Amino acid sequence: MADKPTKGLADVVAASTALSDIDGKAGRLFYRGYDIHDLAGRTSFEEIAHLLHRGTLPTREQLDAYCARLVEGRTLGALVEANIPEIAEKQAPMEALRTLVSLAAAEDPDKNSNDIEANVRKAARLTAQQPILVARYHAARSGTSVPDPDPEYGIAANFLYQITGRRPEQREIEIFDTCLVLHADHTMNASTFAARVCAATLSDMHSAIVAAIGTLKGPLHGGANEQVMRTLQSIEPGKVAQAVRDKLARGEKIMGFGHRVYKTEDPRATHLRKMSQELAEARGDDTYFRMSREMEEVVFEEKGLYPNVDFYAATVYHYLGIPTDLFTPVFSVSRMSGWTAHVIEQHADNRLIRPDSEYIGERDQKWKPIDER
Ligand SMILES: CC(=O)SCCNC(=O)CCNC(=O)[C@H](O)C(C)(C)COP(=O)(O)OP(=O)(O)OC[C@H]1O[C@@H](n2cnc3c(N)ncnc32)[C@H](O)[C@@H]1OP(=O)(O)O
Ligand SMILES: O=C([O-])CC(=O)C(=O)O
Repeated sequence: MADKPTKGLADVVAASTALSDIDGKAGRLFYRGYDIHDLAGRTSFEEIAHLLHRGTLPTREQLDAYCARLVEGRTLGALVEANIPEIAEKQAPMEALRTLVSLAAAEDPDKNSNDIEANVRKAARLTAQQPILVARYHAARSGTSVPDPDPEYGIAANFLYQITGRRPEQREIEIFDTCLVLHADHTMNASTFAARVCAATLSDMHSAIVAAIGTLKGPLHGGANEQVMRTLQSIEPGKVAQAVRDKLARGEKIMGFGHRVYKTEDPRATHLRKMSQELAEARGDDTYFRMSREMEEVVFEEKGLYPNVDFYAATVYHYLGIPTDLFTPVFSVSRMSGWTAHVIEQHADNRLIRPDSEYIGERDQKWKPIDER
C-alpha cells in the first residue's frame, strides 16, 4: 500500500541534481555551488549557461569558444522561418514558442541522438535560438523587421536591441543580463520537472523543452510576471492597499507573491527590486515601482507572504521597454539554459520517472451492456 500522497508533491525529492540548490529558510540560491549574490551583476548570462551546460565558469578562452558556438547556433531553420508569420498571427507568445521549438526539432542536426555531446550541442542551439524566436515572433506580429544581431553584443544586448529596435544603454544591458542570470535555473520547479519527466522516457531534448515551455506558461509559474504587470496596470495608483485587500477578500491570489520553497525573501527578488527602483528613477516616473512597494507591504501585512522572482521582474521588464505579453517568453530565454542542462543531466544518469498515485474512485463496479446503463 502506497503512502498518502503529498498534494502538489510538496517536499518530495524527485531527482538528484548538481545544477542548483536552494536554502528556502535562509533565502539562498546556488548555481553549481556559487551563491547567486556573487554571480548577479558580475557574471554574464553566457558564463552562466556555460556553467550549467559545461560544469564550470569558463575561462576567457572557453567563453569565446562557447559564444562562437551560440552565434553559430542561433540561425533558424527553413521550416521555422517559413512558419513564423502564420504562427505570429494565430498564437499567443508562449504558444508560439512551444510550436517553434517543436518545429526546430525537425531541422536540428543532432535530432536523432541523446548522447551527451549531441545534447550539449542541442542545448547551445536551443539557448541561442530562444531570444531570436521571441524577437522574430514580435516583429512578425508587429509588421516590422528585426535588426541583424550586432556581433559586438551578447544575448542580453541583442535581445533588447531586437525587441525595442533601439540600441540599449550600457546600464540597461547590464540590468537585463543580470535578469537572465537570476532566472537561469531553480532546482525542481514545475517546468524543469516537466522537462525531466519527458527526458526520462528517453524522449529527445526538444520534446522535453516543449513540455517545459507549456508548463512555464501557466500563471502559477512563469506566467505570473505578465499578470503582475496587468495587476499594477489595473489599479489606480492611490488605491493599491484597498485593491489588494479586495482581491484577498474575494479569495484571489496576488500574483508575484508566495513560493513553494522560500519561506523568506526570494534572493532573486532582492536584486530585481533594486534594479526596478534604479530604472524607475532613471525614467523619472516611479509610479509602478512605488505601487509595487506598497503592494509588497500590504501583502506581507495581510498574508505574511514575500515577493517571488516574478514580482519585480515585471516592472524591470516594463521599464526596459519589453511588451507585457513577452515577459514570460523572456523568462524562457533565460530558463532555456537550465532546462537543457537538466535534460543533459537526466539523460546522463537516467531512470524512468513514474511516481505512484492514490486511488480515490469507486471500486467493485459491475459492468452492464450499453443499453442497460
Ligand atoms: C517562477 C515562479 O514560478 S515563482 C511563483 C509564481 N507564481 C505566482 O506568483 C502566483 C501566486 N502564488 C501562488 O499561487 C503560490 O504562492 C505558489 C503557486 C507560488 C506556491 O504555491 P503552494 O506552495 O502550493 O502554496 P499554496 O497555493 O497552497 O498557498 C499556501 C497558502 O498561502 C496562500 N497564498 C499563497 N500564495 C498566495 C498569493 N500569491 N496570494 C494570496 N494568497 C496566497 C494560499 O491561498 C494558501 O492559503 P490557505 O492555506 O489559507 O489556503
Ligand atoms: O522554484 C519554483 O517553484 C518556481 C521558481 O521560483 C522558478 O522556477 O524560478
